[in-house]
Formats: sequence, C-alpha cells, structure tokens
Amino acid sequence: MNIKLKAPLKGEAKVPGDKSITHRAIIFSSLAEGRSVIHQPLLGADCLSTIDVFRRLGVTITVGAEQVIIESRGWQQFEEPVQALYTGNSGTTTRLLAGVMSGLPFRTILSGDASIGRRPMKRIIDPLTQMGARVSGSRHNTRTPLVIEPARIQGIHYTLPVASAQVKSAVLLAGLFAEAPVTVIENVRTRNHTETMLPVYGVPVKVEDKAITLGSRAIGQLHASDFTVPGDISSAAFLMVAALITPGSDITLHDVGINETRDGIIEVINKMGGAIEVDKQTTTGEPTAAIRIRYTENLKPLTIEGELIPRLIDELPVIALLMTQAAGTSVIKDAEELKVKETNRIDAVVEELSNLGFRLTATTDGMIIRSGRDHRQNAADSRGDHRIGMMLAVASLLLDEPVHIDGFDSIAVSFPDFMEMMERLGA
Ligand SMILES: O=C(O)C1=C[C@@H](OP(=O)(O)O)[C@@H](O)[C@H](O)C1
Ligand SMILES: C=C(OP(=O)(O)O)C(=O)O
Repeated sequence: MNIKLKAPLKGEAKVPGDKSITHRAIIFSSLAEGRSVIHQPLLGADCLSTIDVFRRLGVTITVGAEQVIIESRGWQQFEEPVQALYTGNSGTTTRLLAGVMSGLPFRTILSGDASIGRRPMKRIIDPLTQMGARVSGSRHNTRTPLVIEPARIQGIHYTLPVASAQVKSAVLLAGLFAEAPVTVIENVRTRNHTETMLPVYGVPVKVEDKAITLGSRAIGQLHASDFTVPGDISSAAFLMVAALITPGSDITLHDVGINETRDGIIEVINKMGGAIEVDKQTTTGEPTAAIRIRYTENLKPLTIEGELIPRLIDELPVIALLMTQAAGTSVIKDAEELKVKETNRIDAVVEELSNLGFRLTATTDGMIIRSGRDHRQNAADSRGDHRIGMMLAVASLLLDEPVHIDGFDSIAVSFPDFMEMMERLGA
C-alpha cells in the first residue's frame, strides 16, 4: 500500500480498547459460569483469536461494536475440542491460554501463524512443567504447536527469569487450578492486568512488593463480571508521536489507560521536552486520562534502559521514530525482548527506518538513534508486524514522497481503525 500522511493533526479522538485487558476479560469471563459483558473491548484480530478459542470450547460469545457478551456454563462444562486451537498472530493468546489449558480435564493443542511458530515457548513450558502440567512443544520443547494433556497442577514459588507479563500470567492462570498456593516473583515489574483484574472476577490476589500469590484452587472463587476496557496506550502511542513530530499539530486523546506499569511513553515524552498534558480521570477501575499532545520543536535526545523498558516495550518502534527527531543521539538499552516479538523489532526498526534514510544502528540489546536524514528509497516492509506497519505510516509524515509499505494489513491485529482515525484527525 502507498501511504503519505500529511499533517497537521488536530482535534479529539478515542483510541480503541486495550489489547492486554481485552484478552484477560475474555479469558476470565469464559472460565466463569454466567453472563459477563465486556464494554469497549478491542476487536482487533488478536482478541478475536482468543474469542475463537473459547467458542471452540463451547462458550457462547456475541461480538458487537461496543460490547462483547460472554455466556458460559463455566470451565467444568467446556467441550473437548476436535481440532487444534488456532491462536493466530497472538503471543498473548498462545501463552496465557497454555496456562489455562494446563488445568483443563482434556487434551488441547495450541498453534498459531508462522510468526507464532518462531516465538519462544520454553519460557512458559518450563514453569508450567514444574507445576506438574503436561505441556510439550515442537523443536525440543521450545516452539508451538503446544500439546497439553490433563494433569494435576501443583503449587509453585517461581521467580521470573525474563521480564514478561505473558510468562507471569501463564503461571498465574495455571495456578488458578493448583492444589497449593502459587507465588510468582518478578524482579522487574511488568504489566499487572492479570493480578488487578482477577479480584474483579472474584479471585483474591495477594501482591506484596515483588511477590504475587494466589490461594489454592482459586478457580473455585471465579465468578462472572462486567468489565469496562480503557483505551490502549500502546495504540495511542502512534497518534501521540504523529502529533509531536508534525508542525501545527494539537490533539487530545480521551480515555487512555495510564496504568503505572504501562505509562513509560509519557515519561519519555516528558523527558524529551515534548508538549504533553495528562489530565487524569477519576475512575473506579483502571486509571485513565485525557492526553493532549502538541507539535514540539527541539526535542531532547534521551537514553532509556532498565525498569522503564517493560513499561513501554510495545511502544519502542514508534519511540525510536520519535528519537530520530531529537537534536542529538538517543539510545535504547536493555531491550533484547524486542527480538522475540512478532518479528525481530530491533532489526525491523533499524533496517526499515535506515532504508527510508533515518540514521539508526542496531546494538545487542537495543539501538542508537541519531538525528538527521539522508534521502534513500521510499519502500518499506511491515514484516507482518502491526506495530512496524503503523510506525512506518507515522514515518511518512516526515517524508515528501509516499512510502510503499508491504504487508500494511497486519495493523488489524491491534488497531484496525488506525487509518480512519488518522484521517479524522486531519491526516
Ligand atoms: O501480557 C500481555 O498482554 C503482553 C505482554 C507483553 O509481552 P511479554 O510478556 O512477552 O513481554 C507485550 O509485549 C504484549 O504485547 C502483551
Ligand atoms: C508483542 C505483541 O503482542 P503479542 O505478544 O500478544 O503477539 C504486541 O502487540 O506488540
């Protein structure tokens, strides 16, 4: 697709629902007996993959534009599937559901697309196996398809070897079925939606410093509940960066989730001197805000590393683009995890933006980003990765010629209305 976005961006918008939270709301609602309504869900392809899996287990799920209604007879009434369960392009679906399936009384097989087939699964197979789950993967237990046999799940005290909310959540979800308490220790904090949402669905969770604990057989306390999903800050990030880098822009994004484990991009924009105003809303559930962003000249370069990285992991491709507009050299460190996302996002960002003339160098754990641009080609490849596709579309705001982006339809994974929203804001 040929894309040339023009600015300035003006006006107000509401970004789609949070992907991580929508996945979890679908999972908890499907496991619980009764009727649950998810308000303002994300209906991107990844969340539809999670819905599809539970439909195959016999859960009735009605998808509307503003809400998803889940009517379940509870996990004990799930039907044994007669096919492998397809998880599409979604790492969250694959890893979280491996935890869930570990506790079910029948055999399941989880497999996804080619990208999922390249992503590491040993990180969940190891702790699940230690819990007594019978999970095996292809290629010496490192990849999908995952074959999961019924087993008695034991308690565990597990320290996460990688900062991953998906691994933490896989252990906690299997832990719902465990015969003894389950504790996960995370030395670097990752997104906390599993532990903050479980109590809404009736399951008490003890969070003490770095330790997250569930009681034994906690699944017994799970009940149906309604849930309102806030806007996804990871989707808002593309619009925020678009406005920051295009002269004359001034936009306000409403109802953006600003959970403290997800708000790293706000810290980055502030430290770079970007014009951002965060107006916190008083809500009972997830914290949200209206975020106003204006074009900013003379952005300051920045080095980001350490505990900040998990708080903005999915925003790094578009943050790297933002850093090309700073007056000096910026550095992203401690971000090796980018190599195992939908694609190797260190290589994808550095190579695709370098092809467009921007000045980036890959390092072992991130990248170095310099200011300025040499004119190069106007063709780029999303590599089948939604976040790379949208980052490249935002990059077109900085170019004179349209950019041809291969595989742009991958954006449907997390932000199907991205182009419509950009147009509504004047792009
Ligand atoms: O738990 C989640 O919902 C997610 C966790 C993160 O992955 P990791 O746990 O692999 O870091 C993130 O990149 C992904 O988009 C969603
Ligand atoms: C990494 C991502 O998602 P997942 O791991 O669920 O495929 C993402 O959305 O950027």
